[in-house]
Amino acid sequence: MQALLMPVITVDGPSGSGKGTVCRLLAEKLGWDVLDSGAIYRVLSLAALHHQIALDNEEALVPLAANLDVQFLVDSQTNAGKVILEGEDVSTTIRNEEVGAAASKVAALPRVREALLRRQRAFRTENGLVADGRDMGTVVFPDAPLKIYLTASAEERARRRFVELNERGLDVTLSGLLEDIKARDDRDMNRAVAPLVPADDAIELDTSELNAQQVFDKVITLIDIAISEGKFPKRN
Ligand SMILES: Nc1ncnc2c1ncn2[C@@H]1O[C@H](COP(=O)(O)OP(=O)(O)O)[C@@H](O)[C@H]1O
Ligand SMILES: Nc1ccn([C@H]2C[C@H](O)[C@@H](COP(=O)(O)OP(=O)(O)O)O2)c(=O)n1
Repeated sequence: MQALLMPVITVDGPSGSGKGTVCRLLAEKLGWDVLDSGAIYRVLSLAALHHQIALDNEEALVPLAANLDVQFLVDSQTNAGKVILEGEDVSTTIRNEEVGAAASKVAALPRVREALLRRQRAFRTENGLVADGRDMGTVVFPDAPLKIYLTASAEERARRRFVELNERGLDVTLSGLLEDIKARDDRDMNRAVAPLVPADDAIELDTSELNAQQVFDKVITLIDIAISEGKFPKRN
């Protein structure tokens, strides 16, 4: 019954597979909330940097994670998401590739993940939730009635990041980004706790040859199938 009251769609996958994009589009279409779990790990790694805590110092990172002073706001005029760490707007900074790499390091520590679990689960309300991450379907919301696992070739994912970061005026190279992506895949997929793997009941979608709209359309079809199977309340 709980799943019907508070439906969750989980979207997991590696960096650049298009999770954030499809989650935003879905949340907009369904009027649901979004959990960007990667942003929490990104913010934690930034807080570690600010407090001069090493990224492998689990002892010091656990209380930092448990007490993380972060707010996820939505600008009522532009509808854009805003991330505030200890009073400072870090929305842009957390999207840098170095912060992504640092996030992947703190995310490998089991007790840090444990300390962030409750915070992530609290995003689930009667409003409905689209949850974006690496372990949304396997660990955080194992009872979600619909689980999507997005993939794309490392080359395509690096190309997407290259376009994105170039547009932001950042000085990056395609080969450097490909290396970063492969290192991050390796760390995220091979860690001991909550590694990046599809949940047994996840539906895998290779987005290499699809644009964002096509990915969105495919997921909407999956939602409609789930609705027809009685896993979700009817959408408007
Ligand atoms: N299907 C797609 N085809 C091409 N580019 C995409 C697609 N989905 C997302 N993008 C773009 O690729 C980049 C990475 O997408 P994003 O949604 O941030 O991925 P993730 O959250 O999985 O890291 C963004 O610049 C986004 O606009
Ligand atoms: N649920 C999650 C989300 C992110 N992480 C870690 C692993 C990822 O490399 C980093 C950054 O995640 P994020 O989703 O923001 O990264 P991408 O946008 O996919 O590049 O955080 C995680 O371990 N578990």
